Amino acid sequence: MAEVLRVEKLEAGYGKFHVLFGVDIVVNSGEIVVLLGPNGAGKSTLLNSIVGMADVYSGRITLLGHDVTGKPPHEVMKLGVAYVMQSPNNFGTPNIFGELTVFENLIAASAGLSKKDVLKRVEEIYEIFPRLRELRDRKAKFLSGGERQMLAISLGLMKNPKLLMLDEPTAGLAPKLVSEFFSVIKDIRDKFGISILLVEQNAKKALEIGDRAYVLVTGRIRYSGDTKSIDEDRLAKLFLGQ
Ligand SMILES: Nc1ncnc2c1ncn2[C@@H]1O[C@H](COP(=O)(O)OP(=O)(O)OP(=O)(O)O)[C@@H](O)[C@H]1O
Repeated sequence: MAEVLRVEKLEAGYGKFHVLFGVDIVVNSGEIVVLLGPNGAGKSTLLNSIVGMADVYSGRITLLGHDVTGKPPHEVMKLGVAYVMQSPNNFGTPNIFGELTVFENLIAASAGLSKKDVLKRVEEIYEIFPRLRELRDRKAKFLSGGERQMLAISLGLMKNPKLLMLDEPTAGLAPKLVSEFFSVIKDIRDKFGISILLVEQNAKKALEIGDRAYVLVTGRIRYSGDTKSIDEDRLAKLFLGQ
């Protein structure tokens, strides 16, 4: 299985604030890899480090065979990463233009695809998120939190990435929508073959759709293995440092 991402012995943080200690993770082609851990464990920092948005002190990050350690965000994204950042209450999602319609936002995010492929990709996105087809002419500033989150993920897909990193995509969503989102994440992998690195608080559901999992506690990997070998009891113990 080809490797999409390899993080080795990563030490990273923000200035003098050291968050990650010797972190190793791998994402293989076509996998959904789940990253779990208590609040403040460093999950977002790990994603930020991969795309050059946190300070890497040492270690190595390899993306699709390229050494991207410490490279700035635009260079890493260009290689084929889409990063849907955590967004409190789903507002202030970066990259969404409030004055543009859903359709216009999708087109604006499509750098790198030919005109024919852009419309094909928009159609594929509408198949995954039928709600966005209904909302295609609505200005993004009028979307609900869940709808904005659908759009944020879709903007990532317009970049035709090899790796999609999702940071708590279901945070703040209504319970019914949460289940839908998990099945959509699986659809995205199945339809497009995109590898997914998923940070989630909803461990049970994430483990159901994931192939492998890592558990990060106070900046260190405490579990790495397949998602079937870990349950909520074991997870709770790991979170508590046992
Ligand atoms: N830009 C920043 N500058 C300084 N410290 C930061 C910054 N962002 C996060 N931190 C700190 O880094 C630590 C790890 O935060 P991080 O957001 O990576 O954790 P997390 O596991 O994603 O948590 P959560 O599940 O609550 O989102 C926390 O102590 C946090 O306060």
